[in-house]
Amino acid sequence: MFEKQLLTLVFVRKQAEVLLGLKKRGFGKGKWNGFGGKVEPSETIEQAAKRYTLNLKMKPQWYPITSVPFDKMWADDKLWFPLLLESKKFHGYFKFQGHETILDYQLKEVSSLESNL
Ligand SMILES: COc1nc(N)nc2c1ncn2[C@H]1C[C@H](O)[C@@H](COP(=O)(O)OP(=O)(O)OP(=O)(O)O)O1
Repeated sequence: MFEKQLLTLVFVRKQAEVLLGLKKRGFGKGKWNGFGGKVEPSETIEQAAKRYTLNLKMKPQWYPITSVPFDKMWADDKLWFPLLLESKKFHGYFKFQGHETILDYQLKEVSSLESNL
């Protein structure tokens, strides 16, 4: 029913600020997010992450980490963002109804990104 996709999502942090981008098209249009997108078959995850982050197609803006606009971001972000800010590794599963409502989720801090949720 659903096809798995490999996507990147990069958050650039400068001391107490984080750089977000306003998605102007496609999936998540109108939401603030990190920078990323689909990993092409010909590239590594790192290459895709750099490509999207350096390209800045999205409108970029720095936000203080104490004023991240969660009400204008994906609903899952506020759940895992604190872990990200603490440089923790985590696995997450979020089941959405439409683009705004989380029906079910699992979020687990892990010691290695190789382990399973
Ligand atoms: C639903 O949960 C999500 N939360 C957050 N914060 N970010 C998400 C979520 N689901 C997907 N994303 C991210 C992952 C990617 O960075 C983008 C989606 O990228 P997209 O599918 O638009 O990739 P592109 O290659 O840019 O696609 P097109 O070129 O075809 O527009 O969202």
